[in-house]
Amino acid sequence: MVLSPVIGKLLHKRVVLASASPRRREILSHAGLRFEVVPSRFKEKLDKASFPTPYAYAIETAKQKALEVASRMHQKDLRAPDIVIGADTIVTVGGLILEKPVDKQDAYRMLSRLNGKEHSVFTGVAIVHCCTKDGQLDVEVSEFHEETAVKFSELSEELLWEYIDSGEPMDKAGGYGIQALGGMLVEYVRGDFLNVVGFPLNHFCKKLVELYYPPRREDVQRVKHDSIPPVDTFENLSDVEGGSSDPAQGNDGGGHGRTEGGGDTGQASADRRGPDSNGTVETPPPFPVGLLELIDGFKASKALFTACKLKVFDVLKDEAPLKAVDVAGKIDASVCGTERLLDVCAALGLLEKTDRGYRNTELTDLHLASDGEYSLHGLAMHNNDHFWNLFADLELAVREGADAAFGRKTADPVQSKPAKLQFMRAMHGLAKLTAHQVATAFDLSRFTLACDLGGCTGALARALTREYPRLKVTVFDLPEVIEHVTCFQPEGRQTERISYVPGDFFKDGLPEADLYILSRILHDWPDHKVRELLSRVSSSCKPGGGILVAEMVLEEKPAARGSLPASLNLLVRTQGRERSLPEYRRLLEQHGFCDVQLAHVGDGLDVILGTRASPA
Ligand SMILES: C[S@@+](CC[C@H](N)C(=O)[O-])C[C@H]1O[C@@H](n2cnc3c(N)ncnc32)[C@H](O)[C@@H]1O
Repeated sequence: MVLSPVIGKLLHKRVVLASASPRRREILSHAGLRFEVVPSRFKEKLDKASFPTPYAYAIETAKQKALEVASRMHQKDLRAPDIVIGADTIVTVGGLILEKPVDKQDAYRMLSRLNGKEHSVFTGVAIVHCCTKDGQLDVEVSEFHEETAVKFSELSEELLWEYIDSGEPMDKAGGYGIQALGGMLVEYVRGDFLNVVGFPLNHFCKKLVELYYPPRREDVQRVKHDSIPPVDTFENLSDVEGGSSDPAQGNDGGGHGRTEGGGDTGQASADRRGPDSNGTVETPPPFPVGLLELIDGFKASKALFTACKLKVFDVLKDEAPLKAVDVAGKIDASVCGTERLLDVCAALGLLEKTDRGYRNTELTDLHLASDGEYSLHGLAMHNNDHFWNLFADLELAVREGADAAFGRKTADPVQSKPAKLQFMRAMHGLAKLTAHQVATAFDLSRFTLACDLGGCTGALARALTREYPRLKVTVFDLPEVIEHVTCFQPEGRQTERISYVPGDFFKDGLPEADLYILSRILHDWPDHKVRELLSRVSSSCKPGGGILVAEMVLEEKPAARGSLPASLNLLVRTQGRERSLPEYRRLLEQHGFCDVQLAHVGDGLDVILGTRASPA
């Protein structure tokens, strides 16, 4: 999602960040910018004394970093990126420039200088626009700086050393990182906080507005005349004249032109018109970045799925960067196809690309390699192999409704053994991420024997036994699922307090328990099946016993974005649906449960606890 339209202006360009700083990368990617990372090799050894101000030094360093990357990329590919962004952050105190400490003593010297005082953090930023003419690199540089004042509290020697020993100061300008432990040293910040983190995002966006949306000549004249300050915020782009303002290309072309007039004259977009006898030229509406992202969204998902399927993220896990040709060899694919896929993954922020090759990001290592503890590889594969095809029939499912779509389905592909394992992997990945939250949403310490109905791989059961030392848990699931649970136990270990019982919760007797759990079960079923299941649970549960339901509960306000795809999942795949709290409350109360409480545990999951009432 791109909130600032001016960031959207860069979406169709090849943008490179000439910095290895994970913090800059994070700030820019959170802003919706798509870019590659190519750390600069420029040696930061400019003579500080030769600059009139500290920020002039930071700007020049940023510029040299970006230029080095632009010219290296141009030499290598004979094609430079469209834009290279360079940045340099320095800390100044009492006229002295502090960069990154070289060792612990240096960090101590820096932090002692900052102790109890206010200092300035400057970031110089250079935006290098590149174009290649007759094989020659041509650049235009825009630059700016941002200053933020930061005050440290009076800190004891002990605290300073404790902080230094944490290792955090070593790669940070001034020897501290405000976004992590270093935040505890800071009494106040005056100015842009992100500038202290490493990148002045707000000023960057304003600069882009200046570059991509310069005011119209007539507006400038009128502003001068009326003495009204020019618009300088990037939030209000629809008030700014667009047109052929792209410095790199001169004209946006391809119908991607920008916003219409109006500005502070208060004219609305309704004033847009086509060419008429007065020669008024049609101005296109604002470029709908978010909409285009949605239109193209399936391609991004498919690229991720394909990279998972080809085990790209496994090949790159914990490895030094690999070139496309090496990855292609390892995944047995064409070099040109692999290179394109890797570039797309880099643009989606799933890989880092440097001149040494491609490597996983931390998030990719954690979630997209297939063997990680919190891997979502199985979920991606289940979406690729199962939901992808089902969603191809979405139109039909919408036309016919869930019942017809469900009845028309041929053999459930989830029944084959590999597909069953894949389904379990998908469930396991998700359940591991939410199990602790579900287990702790309410205090369950009064229960001694829980039964997790449809408990699948036992991920929630493990979180429950970890949390409640007295609790035993029976995982109850279909025989073909229980058959494979050992594949999901850490090092094949059985936890003594967890037992696995095969069975069908619609046909077989339910295991004895004082707490019945239904996590992501009820939404799979239509109302009459939910009633049938709840009445079986209700008959097995003694008065005072509990029922714990984990589901995405629909709210009265418009549905949260995350619940929408889930609701369509249910339409194409099952006869089930998501339900609201009043619906769950009614269902539970009708089946003899009282004192129904809800806890939002975040990430689109809610937990409901009810208590079995004594029969009247
Ligand atoms: C959507 S998964 C939820 C898994 C797990 N509870 C969770 O929260 O991740 C549904 C589970 O219910 C199981 N299941 C479906 N029908 C069942 C039935 N009739 N009897 C027992 N288990 C069933 C499936 O095998 C699957 O493990």
